[in-house]
Amino acid sequence: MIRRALDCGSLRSLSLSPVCGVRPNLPDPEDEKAMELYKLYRPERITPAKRGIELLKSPGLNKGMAFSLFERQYLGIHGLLPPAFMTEEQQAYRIMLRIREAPNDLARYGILDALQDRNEKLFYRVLCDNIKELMPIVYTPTVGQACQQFGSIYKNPKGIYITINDNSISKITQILSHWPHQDVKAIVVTDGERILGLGDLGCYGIGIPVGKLALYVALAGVHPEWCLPVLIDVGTDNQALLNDPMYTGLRRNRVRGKEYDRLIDNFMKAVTKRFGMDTLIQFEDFGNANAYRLLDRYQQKYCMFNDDIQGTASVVVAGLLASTRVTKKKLSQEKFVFLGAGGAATGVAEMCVGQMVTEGLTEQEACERIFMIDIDGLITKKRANLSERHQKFAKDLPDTRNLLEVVKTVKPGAIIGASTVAGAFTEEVIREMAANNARPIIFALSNPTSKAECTAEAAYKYTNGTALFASGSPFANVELNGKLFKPGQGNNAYIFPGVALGVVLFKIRHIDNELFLMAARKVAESVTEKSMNTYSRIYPRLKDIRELSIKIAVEIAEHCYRNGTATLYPEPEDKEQFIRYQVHTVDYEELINRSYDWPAKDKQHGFPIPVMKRHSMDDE
Ligand SMILES: NC(=O)c1ccc[n+]([C@@H]2O[C@H](COP(=O)([O-])OP(=O)(O)OC[C@H]3O[C@@H](n4cnc5c(N)ncnc54)[C@H](O)[C@@H]3O)[C@@H](O)[C@H]2O)c1
Ligand SMILES: O=C(O)C[C@H](O)C(=O)O
Ligand SMILES: [Mg+2]
Repeated sequence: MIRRALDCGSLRSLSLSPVCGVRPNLPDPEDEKAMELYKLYRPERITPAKRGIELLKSPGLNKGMAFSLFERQYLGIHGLLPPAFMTEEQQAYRIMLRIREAPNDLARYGILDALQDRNEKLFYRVLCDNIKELMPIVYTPTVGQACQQFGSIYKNPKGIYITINDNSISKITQILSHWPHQDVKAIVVTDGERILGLGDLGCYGIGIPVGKLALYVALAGVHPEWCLPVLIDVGTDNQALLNDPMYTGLRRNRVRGKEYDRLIDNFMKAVTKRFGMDTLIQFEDFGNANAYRLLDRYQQKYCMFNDDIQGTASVVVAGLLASTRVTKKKLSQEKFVFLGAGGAATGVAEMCVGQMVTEGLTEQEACERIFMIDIDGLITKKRANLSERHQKFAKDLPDTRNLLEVVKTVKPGAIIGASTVAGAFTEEVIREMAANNARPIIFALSNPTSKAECTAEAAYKYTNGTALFASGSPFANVELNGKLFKPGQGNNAYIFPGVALGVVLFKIRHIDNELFLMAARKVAESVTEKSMNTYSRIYPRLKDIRELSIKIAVEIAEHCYRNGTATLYPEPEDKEQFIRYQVHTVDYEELINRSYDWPAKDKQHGFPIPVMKRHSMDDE
């Protein structure tokens, strides 16, 4: 079977998607200026200190059967691998066969997880070349299922665990120093309290930072060794997990209050102490009580952002801005009803206000256009104990918990769900939206798929194909009355990789909200007319995110050099070229720095000098 698979004929017949991962962006050797830049910017190749079996067990270096004869002999692994040679393409093909033959998505997650542990380049090669097919496996929605079942599928550690028992700067610094890579530039951290819409998964939440960082690499070319996933374990209030014999975390209820705050404070300090002031810290899937609070506390002091608030705001505003090209109405001319008023919805609402203000409304006029419903119903002026953030959206309307009633009263142009309530956008609600709007905007953002406020099919069907629909989790294409709809994925994955790329490469010290509005505009302008007019899709294709990330990074870098928060000097003149020379590539690299090691080492060790030949199956 495998032999057949490796045959070029069947390679074609399996119709693997065309390679979309990044290839090394080599300059024209004739172009002296470009070559000079390339040499300056491209990280130096250093022959690894590891040899022998240790090398094969290092996922960042291992190439498996793609090691050439020369490398096998030189690096002490000759004979430790089967004698045949494979190209990276052949290895990728073999993995894709296994993935496609696997019984379900969780099994596919397991195959990719094991590959990442074994051979990082190949993992990213496979992921980048098949991003539409595999992003739903390493990321939302399958990552949610993987987190829920983490106790039984756990194999190898990925990332760092810091618990409430490690609550001092020196203990946390010590733990961080156990991480094998010195040059960490970006951390994604969660305390596991609100994993997607699945609630408190405690220590099982580690899958989320791991998945987000896989997208840093696959969708923006951030180097894997710069990335560190962190799980902060303060216990869990999920009784099922506390009773689960396979639970991998602290078996206690969540610590809250001062002790919790002290732990997060110590963590922030220890990170900057260990890895430097400009280490990017992305907060992810914190519970409602902490998400905004911690953002407010740290935004001005550290290089950090909250993805669920700011990344989500950015991607949703991007979708809304793209929609204006179809509806021919500015944001400031629409009314919006949000179902859910947590971190995600409030972040989006605040950024919508920002955009409407740039379009000429006052802040108050903008807030009047936004209606928010949470678990206790419509946020009205009668509500006691409203937070300052919600106060400005409170309305002088009768209290109600009924979304349909609100939609009938307000007649919004858009309904945006971030409530975790599956099916909350009922047939009646969607039909009402269609009755009031030529092109109703319907965003079902809750993740994973099982929590979406409606399906793509429901949105198109009950609006007779007029909906401008997006969802947090991917939905398959829908065919309705002979027309094909390709629903876009309104997921912060369009934003955080590009923002992170810009921040780490240009050493941006401070991440303000403006960067997210800029990213939103970049995403919106990248949606093609064909995408909108033919398929009603208001987001770019997933395989375009990698290029989009570069555009976002350039845009925010220009801005941050202007306001003095970008600290990489000398400032690269051509920022795009600088990025392209710096990013991680999915091609195996030559591991031996021949200019230094060869032939001097060879003479010293007396290795035979093998004749280098092209890898091919002829080597068998
Ligand atoms: N698509 C994306 O990129 C994206 C980004 C962030 C969050 N999300 C998803 O959005 C959801 C919410 O995330 P969050 O960070 O805002 O969580 P959160 O816990 O901060 O907020 C949840 C909100 O939903 C409200 N809610 C709960 N039950 C409700 C009900 N029956 N009726 C009305 N409102 C109800 C709560 O009162 C709260 O305001 C999650 O499913 C998350 O996965 C998606
Ligand atoms: O993780 C995602 O898919 C998006 C978002 O960050 C979420 O929490 O749902
Ligand atoms: Mg999240």
